[in-house]
Amino acid sequence: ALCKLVMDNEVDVFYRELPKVELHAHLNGSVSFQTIEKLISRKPHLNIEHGMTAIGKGQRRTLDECFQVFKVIHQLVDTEEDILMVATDVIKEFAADGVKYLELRSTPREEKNTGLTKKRYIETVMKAIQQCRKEGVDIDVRFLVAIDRRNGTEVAMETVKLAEEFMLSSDGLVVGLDLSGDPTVGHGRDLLPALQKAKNCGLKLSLHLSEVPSQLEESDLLLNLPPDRIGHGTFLHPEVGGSASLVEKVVKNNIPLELCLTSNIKGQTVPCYAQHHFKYWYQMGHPSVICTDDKGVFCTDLSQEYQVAASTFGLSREAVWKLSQSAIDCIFAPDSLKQQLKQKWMDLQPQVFK
Ligand SMILES: CNc1ncnc2c1ncn2[C@@H]1O[C@H](COP(=O)(O)O)[C@@H](O)[C@H]1O
Ligand SMILES: [Zn+2]
Repeated sequence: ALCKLVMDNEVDVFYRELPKVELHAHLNGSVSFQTIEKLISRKPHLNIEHGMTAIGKGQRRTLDECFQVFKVIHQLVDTEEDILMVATDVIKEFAADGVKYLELRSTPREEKNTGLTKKRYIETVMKAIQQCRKEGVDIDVRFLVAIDRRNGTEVAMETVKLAEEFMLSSDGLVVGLDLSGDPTVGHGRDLLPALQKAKNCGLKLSLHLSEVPSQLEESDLLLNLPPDRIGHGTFLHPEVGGSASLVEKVVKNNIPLELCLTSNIKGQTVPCYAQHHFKYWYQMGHPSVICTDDKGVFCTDLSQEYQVAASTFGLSREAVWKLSQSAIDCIFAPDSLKQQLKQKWMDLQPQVFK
């Protein structure tokens, strides 16, 4: 019981009704079972089964195996129609889970076979966001263009240019840049010029940092930018092989952490919920935001992640409320939207605590 790997599926209505902010969600990792079924029926010749696209209850994989899963999903999502459907479904699912503000991130892909270009990729996600808005789906969505570190310096620079173009033309929908991909591939040093350029042109930066051990040098370099938010940061603190100076940089610059509990358990970078680094940062009073990472692949949702954090670390409902409310301060959208969201939280409070 002290070292839980599996959490109850039953999510209390309090966590469902709790208004939430999701800041760390990879589009293709967030595709639900239902949407995967639709994709599989569109492409039966690929012979993909659902077991290949998700990591079920109680299952764990190496991080490397997780990245194989993304390759399978990418095969299923390779046309504009697929992206439109996937993005629309994912946005509506987050809304149905009580997420009021969502920052989606995705790596623009070019697919020679279907004629998909990186530009059309992003345009299609924008279209999904606009369509959901038109339909009155109760959620504000913004987008981060992702760099897959695997692809190196040149692609990173191209991606920044693309992100900048969209930041200027997307009516505020593209707000930033994400650095993700297999953390064991490539080195952050080669991506610094691209990231610096992104920062200079006003894109907000969310970087996957110290997701695996022994990346002190890379984390130190990237923290000097500094980024606007950190994804995971699992191995930053000294107790797990990080260092006091890394922690100091994070604290000094007040850089919020995006923490994804189930993702880290299922990807085996954290041994069990009770040992998740949420505890370290939350106890310190450092801005810590609960996120899902890949709700489809890891078979979770944001309500479940809040409940897991609360039950593991003994958080009261008031503390959980404060946790979701504090996430508003960490969003990349402008202050005017922050104020609107804070108002929304106040309006919803009596209903959630009824
Ligand atoms: C589990 N921890 C993780 N660590 C690092 N990068 C991850 C990730 N989970 C997902 N991604 C990144 O997101 C891509 C899939 O979504 P998109 O095709 O971009 O929408 C993956 O290929 C990887 O680059
Ligand atoms: Zn991630």
